[in-house]
Amino acid sequence: MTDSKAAAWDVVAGLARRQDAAAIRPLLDSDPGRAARFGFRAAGLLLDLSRTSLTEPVLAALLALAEASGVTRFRDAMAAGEKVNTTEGRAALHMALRAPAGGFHTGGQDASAVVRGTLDAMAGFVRGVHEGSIRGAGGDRFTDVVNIGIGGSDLGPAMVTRALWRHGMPMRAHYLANVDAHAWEALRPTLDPRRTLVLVASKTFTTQETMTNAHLVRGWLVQGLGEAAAARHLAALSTNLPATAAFGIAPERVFGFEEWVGGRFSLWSAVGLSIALACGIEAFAGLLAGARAMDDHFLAAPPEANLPLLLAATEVWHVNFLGYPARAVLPYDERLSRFAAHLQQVEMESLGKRVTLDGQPVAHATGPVVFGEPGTNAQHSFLQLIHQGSTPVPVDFVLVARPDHAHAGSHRILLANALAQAEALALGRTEAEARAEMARGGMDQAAIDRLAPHRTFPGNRPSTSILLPALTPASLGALVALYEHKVACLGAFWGINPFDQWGVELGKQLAGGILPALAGDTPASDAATAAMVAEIRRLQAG
Ligand SMILES: O=P(O)(O)OC[C@H]1O[C@](O)(CO)[C@@H](O)[C@@H]1O
Repeated sequence: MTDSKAAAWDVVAGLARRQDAAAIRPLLDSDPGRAARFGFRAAGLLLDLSRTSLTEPVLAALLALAEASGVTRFRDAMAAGEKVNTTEGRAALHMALRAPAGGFHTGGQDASAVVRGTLDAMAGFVRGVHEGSIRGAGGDRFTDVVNIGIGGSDLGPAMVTRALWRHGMPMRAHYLANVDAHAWEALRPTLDPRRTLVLVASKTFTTQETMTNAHLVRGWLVQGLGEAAAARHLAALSTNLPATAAFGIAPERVFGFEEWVGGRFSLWSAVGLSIALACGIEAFAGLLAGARAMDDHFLAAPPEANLPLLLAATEVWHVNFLGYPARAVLPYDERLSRFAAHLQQVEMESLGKRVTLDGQPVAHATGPVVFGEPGTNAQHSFLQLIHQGSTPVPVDFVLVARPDHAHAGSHRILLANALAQAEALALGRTEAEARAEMARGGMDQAAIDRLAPHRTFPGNRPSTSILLPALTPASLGALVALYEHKVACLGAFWGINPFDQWGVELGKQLAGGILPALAGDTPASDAATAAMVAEIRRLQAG
């Protein structure tokens, strides 16, 4: 840590040591203007930080820490196409995927021009499929698209399609990720090979799960339609052109992207083809436009009004200075039911790091555990712990003002619950309030004494709320880009590389060695693994 960063860190730490550092209720009780001052807007989104313990001095100290950590410098280096992913020697130019022509350059290449070429090819393909000039081998129109991919080649597109698809849209999309063939066996009977288009989505085109599923599904196409016909039902989304050719996918059916697109940031690239096929190319364009609006804001807004930076600063406050090791993401919108799953990869694969850019152990906590479910379902599962558990878990609420249905009463209940949860977390219920309520209900004193501790809510549990006017391609694009940029800011705050993912490698390598052991060809090298392999083989034999 540089001296200036250490000094800025100490200032925040000093504020965090104050006895009331984590208090939220007194801030809300004493300051009616707080919501207005801690509400920030960009790209049509409202970010409400008022239900945190941030105060103006704390926020100022966090922004000074951001400055000392080089957050905006890192942002600008990323936008300039510098190789900010230092361990892989790559740029991180996902912003180029949604940029206007000429917007981004890297290594002497006009990145946005490359992107435009792919987008045009995708649009032509999508139009052909929707209009029927591109059909199955037997002349049938395609009604279903299966995206075979995992991680970033699955989670982003699956989340977006789930959010934006409505009945009457051009195609049904299905996502096959898990190498567990139960997933394929559950999907297979719902599909007719004559009308099914299969996308193999893999940046590397070597991922074991994806390639295993791709061969399974290709076999199904061949069985149903014949060897020659299968190619008419296949397309690839990948950077690895030799491998897609070896798999038998014609070059005009390969939609590429560049190595500077990280897997978890790739839904805006050719990896988003299933979104465009299912929801329409206009929806995909709207998604990109929304993300671009957030990019423009991120690149231009001053730190004190910069939503991604403010969200990152809030996380630093919670993780590093108040010691909260997890965060829950609760979209109060069923259509966003895969949003937390997507964020888990975007955030935890990016920020789950224990060494700094120069390989030194970090001296503080980094990425928190991220988990979530849509509300109100979450209220009936894990929110108990968030209200009364021993450690506060900050919550991100995502609210949508206008639904796409006509059931105004249901939507009011949904929003009332979201707002109530945020209020309950922040304000809690004191023991005196709990006692008074029980007394009003006619409970006897002994019961009140016994139950009072259980019915007390500590409050002062932080949450942020993000309000979308409606769930549209543009608002969703802006929302996802907000979190992507938050992650980049946190990488800089913590001095770690948010764009690599070496932690996933070891397990992959070991699985390669265990495969022959499971087949009985070689012994497993680890004793615990060997014992489990022996037991599995005994059960399989019996
Ligand atoms: O698109 P690919 O190359 O198949 O990779 C899939 C996923 O695997 C990972 O490399 C991690 O295992 C992710 O980062 C990536 O999104």
